[in-house]
Amino acid sequence: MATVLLTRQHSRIWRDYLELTKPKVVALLVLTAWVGMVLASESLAAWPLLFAATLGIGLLSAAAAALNHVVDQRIDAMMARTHTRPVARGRVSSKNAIIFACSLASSGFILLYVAVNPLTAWLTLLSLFGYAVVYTMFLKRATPQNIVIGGLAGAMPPLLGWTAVTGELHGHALLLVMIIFAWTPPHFWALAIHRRDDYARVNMPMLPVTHGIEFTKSAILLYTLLLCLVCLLPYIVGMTGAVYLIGSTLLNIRFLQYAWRLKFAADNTTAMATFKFSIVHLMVLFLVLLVDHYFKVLALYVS
Ligand code: HEM
Ligand SMILES: CC(C)=CCC/C(C)=C/CC/C(C)=C/COP(=O)(O)OP(=O)(O)O
Repeated sequence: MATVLLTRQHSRIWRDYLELTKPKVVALLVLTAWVGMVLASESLAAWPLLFAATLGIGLLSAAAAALNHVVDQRIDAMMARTHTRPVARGRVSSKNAIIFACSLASSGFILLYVAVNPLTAWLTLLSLFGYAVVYTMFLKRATPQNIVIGGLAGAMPPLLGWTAVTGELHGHALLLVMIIFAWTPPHFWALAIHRRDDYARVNMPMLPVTHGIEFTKSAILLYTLLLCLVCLLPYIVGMTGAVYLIGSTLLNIRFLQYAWRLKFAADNTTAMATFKFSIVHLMVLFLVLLVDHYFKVLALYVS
């Protein structure tokens, strides 16, 4: 009996620490970094390098997420969506969460610095700082443009993946950053519409709270249009081929349909459906970039 209880307690602790890392968000961040790495490679990059870069970027992103739980514990405890989080509920102390985040961050940084390159290590640390400090501690509480500016940190991984492989910055990598940057407002504001009352209760100046739901819906539609335009750039500059053009166009038409319906024909479920689709959109878009890249490599081998 005592052993069963102990095992349950261990698995609860383990799950709490996993939750601190926002695993699904980090998984998608790492996927976008991975695509950056693959697209940057002329030939197949060395597997140990890809592994070290993926792990290092993942560890620093997870550390940033854990720090966000510590900084936001008071408001998390008051919002319906977040009140059961481990630090907000007191199941993990702030001290332990900070020790955990610092261990993840230092191991990730050292791994990137030693096994990848210093540029990637510093840029990834800068992204952590951008999210955990600039966005979470300041912007989030200061302006409804919080997630537009703060979104840059979350948009960085493809660039980090690119520098991991090449050791330098490249315009093509910046195009991938721009895609995620333009995707973030429709992604978050759709959820913020659904959770408007939560944010109002804790006085967070999110767009639906400060400017109203109709204004936010218009902003989502405009940013989705901007996203469609930005998504064309990789094709226009010759970075990607027809597979990407077709795939991204289909995804963008679907995203536009969601944004249009949200503005002009919404019911209670439309905002949340738009938020959920945004995640599928970004994931599939980056998988399409991968497929497009391998098609091009295959075509080169064949010719
Ligand atoms: C400032 C920028 C961003 C903001 C404010 C934001 C906000 C949010 C929020 C509030 C959630 C809901 C979490 C929950 O249900 O507990 C969420 C979920 C999610 N976000 Fe974002 N996000 C941002 C950027 C990103 C980026 C860059 C990515 C990936 C590339 C991403 C991927 C995801 C995923 C995969 C989920 C679903 C998580 C789950 O179901 O557990 N987000 N986001
Ligand atoms: C090193 C690197 C690439 C860092 C980026 C780290 C990272 C986890 C970015 C994702 C952005 C995100 C989940 C924002 C939500 O925060 P929120 O506080 O608005 O949402 P919440 O209320 O769900 O906590």
